[in-house]
Amino acid sequence: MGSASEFDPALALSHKFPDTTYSYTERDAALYALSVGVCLSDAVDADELKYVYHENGQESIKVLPTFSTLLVLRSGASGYNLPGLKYDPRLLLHGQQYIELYKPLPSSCHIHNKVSLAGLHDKGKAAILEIETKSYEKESGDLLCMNRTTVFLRGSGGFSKSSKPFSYTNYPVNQNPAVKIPESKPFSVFEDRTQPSQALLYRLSGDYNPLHSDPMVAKVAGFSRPILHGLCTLGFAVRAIIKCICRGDPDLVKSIAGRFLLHVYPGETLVTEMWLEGSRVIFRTKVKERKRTVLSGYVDLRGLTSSL
Ligand SMILES: CCCCCCCCCCCCC/C=C/C(=O)SCCNC(=O)CCNC(=O)[C@H](O)C(C)(C)COP(=O)(O)OP(=O)(O)OC[C@H]1O[C@@H](n2cnc3c(N)ncnc32)[C@H](O)[C@@H]1OP(=O)(O)O
Repeated sequence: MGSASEFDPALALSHKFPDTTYSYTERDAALYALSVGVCLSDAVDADELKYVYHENGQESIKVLPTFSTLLVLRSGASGYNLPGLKYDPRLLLHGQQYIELYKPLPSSCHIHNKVSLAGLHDKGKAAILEIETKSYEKESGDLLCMNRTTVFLRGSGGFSKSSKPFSYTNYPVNQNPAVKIPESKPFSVFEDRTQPSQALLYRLSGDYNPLHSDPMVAKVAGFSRPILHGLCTLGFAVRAIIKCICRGDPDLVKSIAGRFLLHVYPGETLVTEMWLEGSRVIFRTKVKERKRTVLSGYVDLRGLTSSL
């Protein structure tokens, strides 16, 4: 477990991350789509078949905006061993995800990633680390998307050298995924039952953390059984928003912010409530069986017409 003597924030902040690469094909995009519930309850769903099949002779499949979260996975190879930060990887939880999308994701692509440390905070009982990845299409050099991944390192706080807790951020406060949920009735509500094997399917997209598959690892981390990847829950929630508010058009999604509030067990039912505030959709996802909120955040949309 991390302790004050094992944390050197100055060393961590001065670290230069190496660039990384990632390549994917249509098969990867389709597998991902299935793993976040596409066509789960209706194999010919008119809004969703396009993510897994060349419907009506379409040239390529459409790619869900949350697929962008996979592009950063290779960044972890060096990120998990950041100089100046020693922590117990078994206690790591995904805390938040912030995504900006600049272009629709192609159905296959070679990616070049630029990685940096965007935040580091001492929360006493935990350390919070924010890794930013900008993903460029190799061929054109175009910036496709930016992901900011927040990891919550339980048991690794208390490293501040002064009485004021250490806190460093290099991005605007308005990109914080923590949101206030309106008290009014939601504009739309969507329910999806995850499969007991959901995490086993999702991990095939590249996040092989045993917390999501190994009962012993899950117990050490404090859970009765393996839990669902936070990004899988986020994928379900954003899919619900695309279905209910974007009329099935994934290209309307401009940015996504989510805070993981509680773990989800595969097999549980996710109920996503949505509120429209201008071009922003505020959302909250609850687990129906336990009546607990597990995720909240917002999705900013481009070109939303007023006829909703
Ligand atoms: C070292 C290098 C790493 C690099 C990694 C880069 C590569 C990218 C790979 C990333 C993949 C990570 C692996 C994936 C793992 C998972 O998917 S885990 C499953 C999904 N996540 C969860 O299930 C977590 C659910 N959330 C919780 O269980 C809890 O919210 C919590 C995170 C344990 C925190 O709860 P609690 O301890 O009760 O916190 P509080 O007392 O309420 O708050 C303390 C302060 O922390 C702030 N905070 C709270 N929650 C979060 C959060 N989710 N994200 C960020 N910050 C959070 C909170 O605001 C408090 O701060 P102050 O207000 O300043 O006091």
